[in-house]
Amino acid sequence: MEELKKAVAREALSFVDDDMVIGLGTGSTTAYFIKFLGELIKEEELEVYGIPTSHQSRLLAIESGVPVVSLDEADAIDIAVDGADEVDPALNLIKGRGAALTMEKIIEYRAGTFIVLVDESKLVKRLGEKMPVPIEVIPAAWRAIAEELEVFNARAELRMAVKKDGPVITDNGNFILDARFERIDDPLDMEIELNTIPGVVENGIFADIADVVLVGTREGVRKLER
Ligand SMILES: O=C(CO)[C@H](O)[C@H](O)COP(=O)(O)O
Repeated sequence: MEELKKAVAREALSFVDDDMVIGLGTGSTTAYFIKFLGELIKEEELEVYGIPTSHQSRLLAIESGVPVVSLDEADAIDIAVDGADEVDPALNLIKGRGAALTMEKIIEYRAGTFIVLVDESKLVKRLGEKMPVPIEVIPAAWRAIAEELEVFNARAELRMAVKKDGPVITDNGNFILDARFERIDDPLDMEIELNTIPGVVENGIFADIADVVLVGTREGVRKLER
């Protein structure tokens, strides 16, 4: 599995050019990309800047020698590279296992080209087949939102921390609800609907924004394009 992650991360380097601003996603697959990007910048003396989507990617970028800028310092984002938890045949995604979905969506939505790195176990026929949809919520509203999600035939659980007592707190200071839907027929419609609930900051359905998906398989890297 680690080899498949490394293979897609290496392949993503082919999208990198000098003078680019690159959105840096979050998670274990993107972590390889950030490390490899640092090596490429050094080897080829590139003038490339990364815009991190989380504390994780910011710390890793600094450690790997990728200069970082914040979103409000950049005029444009050329490409963004990130992992995903599920990818459907239309290249709609579920993201947010790492709880960084809000900054990921803000940055990836604005990128000229959004490149997604997954292994083949993440490909599904329908979103929600294996993974819940993470929803970032204002802490005071978590229970009201969890109850409201029943209208959408979803059962939501407050995500609990592992190395801390109590709930996961996102980089933005919010809670995460993991919502299991009976069925998601129209990802774009569901993405928009969920964001109309007061107290929802952002949800982990990324419909219609991935341009390229690099899929790691035992036979090599497959490239899917929208
Ligand atoms: O959305 C994410 C973080 O919020 C990750 O990109 C997603 O969970 C995939 O992570 P990994 O590459 O570790 O499987």
